[in-house]
Amino acid sequence: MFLFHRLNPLLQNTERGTFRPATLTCSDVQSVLENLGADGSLLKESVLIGCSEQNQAEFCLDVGRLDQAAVEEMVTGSFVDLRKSFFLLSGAEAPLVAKGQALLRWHQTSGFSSATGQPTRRNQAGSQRVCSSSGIISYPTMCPVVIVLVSDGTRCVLGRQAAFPRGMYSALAGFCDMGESLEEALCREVAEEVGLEVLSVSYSSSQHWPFPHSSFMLGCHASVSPAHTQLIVDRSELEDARWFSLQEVMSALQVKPRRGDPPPLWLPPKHAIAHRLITEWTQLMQTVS
Ligand SMILES: NC(=O)C1=CN([C@@H]2O[C@H](COP(=O)(O)OP(=O)(O)OC[C@H]3O[C@@H](n4cnc5c(N)ncnc54)[C@H](O)[C@@H]3O)[C@@H](O)[C@H]2O)C=CC1
Ligand SMILES: [Mg+2]
Repeated sequence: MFLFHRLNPLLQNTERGTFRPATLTCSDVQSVLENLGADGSLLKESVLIGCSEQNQAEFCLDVGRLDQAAVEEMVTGSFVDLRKSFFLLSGAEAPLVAKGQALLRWHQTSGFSSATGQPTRRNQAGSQRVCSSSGIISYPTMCPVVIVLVSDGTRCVLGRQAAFPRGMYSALAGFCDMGESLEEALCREVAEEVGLEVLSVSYSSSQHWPFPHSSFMLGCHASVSPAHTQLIVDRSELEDARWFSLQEVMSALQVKPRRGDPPPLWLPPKHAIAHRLITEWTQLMQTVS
């Protein structure tokens, strides 16, 4: 079972100095609850998130009602902000932690039906909620977001929002509006955010992303004409956007996150689809050069 405290996952140090999410057995969690004088029924709030390769059911539980420091001491770990966790987790568990947090958040904010205003009840697995008066079933939702790496054939566009960690740039992204196709949303976002006209689009891959409230990220590559590359950056959305050369991007991919002064350019963590798009682009550029 993965534990969260107010939606922050519990991480533990490994012997190799890396981090992994703490995975506790059901009886481990039960003894934490007993030791802290908590009601054992809290366990019923756990949500099914998957099945391990050893065919073990995997759950997550938010223990936000317990004292954070007391739980951390008992299980020898720390509850870490999810964005920060993504820079610390190296293993394959990051998507599972993201899924767990997204489902827990959904339950925490879906206690009442938006149609009737009446309380909702969850099913046993935690995959849906039912309105107590109308019987209407609601399911967790994701917002479609297009994310795109724009290239002019030799360089790519990366942008940064003011809220990003210092020095970090990423691919352009934006929410799909109601009624839009993926391609329409992509062309609109690129035009709005950096003033470029997209000539062609190719789909790469997708991922669930827990921010800001569960996005379904649709990752694409796009090309623009090398004759029309002037950027007009929408400063209300982006603090900065620039063209970067293959060499600059390749060097940034080698940068390891560390404390102290950030390097001039660093990129989203490996688990982020932006990282995948950027890596794919460097591979493509190396094969054509
Ligand atoms: N996994 C990854 O590699 C990356 C993921 N992202 C995610 O993509 C998301 C979208 O990118 P942005 O540039 O912020 O989008 P954006 O360019 O559409 O701008 C955000 C604004 O769109 C509006 N908006 C429209 N529909 C919305 C909705 N359903 N939910 C929230 N706001 C909505 C709000 O006014 C919001 O301030 C981000 O929240 C971020 O978490 C962004 C970059 C990399
Ligand atoms: Mg955007």
